[in-house]
Amino acid sequence: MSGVIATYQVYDKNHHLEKKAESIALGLTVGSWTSLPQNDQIQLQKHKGKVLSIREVECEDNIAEYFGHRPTKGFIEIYYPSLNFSLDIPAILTTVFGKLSLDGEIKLVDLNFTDDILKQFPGPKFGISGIREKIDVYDRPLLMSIFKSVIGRDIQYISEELKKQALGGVDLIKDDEILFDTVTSLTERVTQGKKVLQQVYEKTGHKTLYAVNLTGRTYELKEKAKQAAEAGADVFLLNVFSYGIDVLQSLAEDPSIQVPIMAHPAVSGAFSASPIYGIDTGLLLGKLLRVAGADFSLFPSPYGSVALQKETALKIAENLTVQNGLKETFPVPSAGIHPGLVPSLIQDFGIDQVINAGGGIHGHPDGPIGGGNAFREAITATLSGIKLNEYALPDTSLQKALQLWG
Ligand SMILES: CSCCC(=O)C(=O)COP(=O)(O)O
Ligand SMILES: [Mg+2]
Repeated sequence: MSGVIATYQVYDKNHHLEKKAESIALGLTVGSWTSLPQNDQIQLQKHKGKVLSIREVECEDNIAEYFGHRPTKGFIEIYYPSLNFSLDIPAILTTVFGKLSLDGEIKLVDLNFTDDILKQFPGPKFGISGIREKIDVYDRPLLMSIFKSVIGRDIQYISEELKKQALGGVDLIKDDEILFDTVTSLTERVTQGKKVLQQVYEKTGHKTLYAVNLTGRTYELKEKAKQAAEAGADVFLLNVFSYGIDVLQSLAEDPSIQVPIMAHPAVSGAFSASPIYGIDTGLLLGKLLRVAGADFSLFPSPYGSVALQKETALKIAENLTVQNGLKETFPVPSAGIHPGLVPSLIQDFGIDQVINAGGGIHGHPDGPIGGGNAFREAITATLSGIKLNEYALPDTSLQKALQLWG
């Protein structure tokens, strides 16, 4: 078999999952082929989708209440032969969930590629191991700080903010996803950022990478990325779902852009948040981003301000890191993260993650330097098996953070 296997969750008001499954397998491939002449039927047979399994499960009470009736709920697996599509994500998504995504109560919950198809995709260029080599840190989660409140600020201000964050001991600093090339340009931020981070490195010996937001019109992105790469960009932040996953892939597989890519989940909720419609979050922010070449994937953590269910966040992380022949993508559980959450983050996501905070760094009583220090202390304490409130000495950055956020 060569192709993709799509798993769908359906709520069928007609209570006939077999019929539903067969109509999908036919409808998304050869259409109504049985009324065609024998020769045409034989030709089309090899293109027909195949129903692999149907599993009926109990429909939830709240969903039945929402619909005003109790539909049959089930999971359907369908195999689509690779003969039907070119080897790119737009063709695959259109095949497995094109017009079907508009057709009633159906959600694409998983997509599995046969090995020959998976091999055609680039996966991350650097992956977790490549990023760790760049930073030279192997035995703890990485720490990232997010620029906050720099919209409308000039390069001088941004440089000062960058310096403060780096002095707090973070490994990465990223632009916020809402920072565009209005007052400052991408290349300006890269060039100035490099100077500042080099100064901090000479002073402290601590290496920090800067993830700049790669933005603008789709067809300008490659040229902008190449220029920024020549200027020495460390990492690109990309709002993948504002553009399309294939844009990520075309940047990731370009050999002239040797820069890791950090995928931001902005806009992805529009595709994935519904329990009934759209594309599963673990598939979208986990499997597909990795296949297309993201080195980092940001997603809402289970505990912060924009929370995902724990099971969903763990599924994303699993899809980003499970052995599948591609390099691993760094999970970055985010949003509302503060030092007091570090023990839960490490317990749930292990050391191969990036702990990422904006407000939890900048809102520290001692500013971003104190914020970074507090996180670093929390990481050290947790990895040493010591409870944060036992580790935090009076008047330290960690103690001040715990007093503020718990
Ligand atoms: C929803 S995941 C992306 C997190 C993000 O972009 C962000 O700015 C989080 O900021 P916070 O102040 O909540 O750490
Ligand atoms: Mg943000």
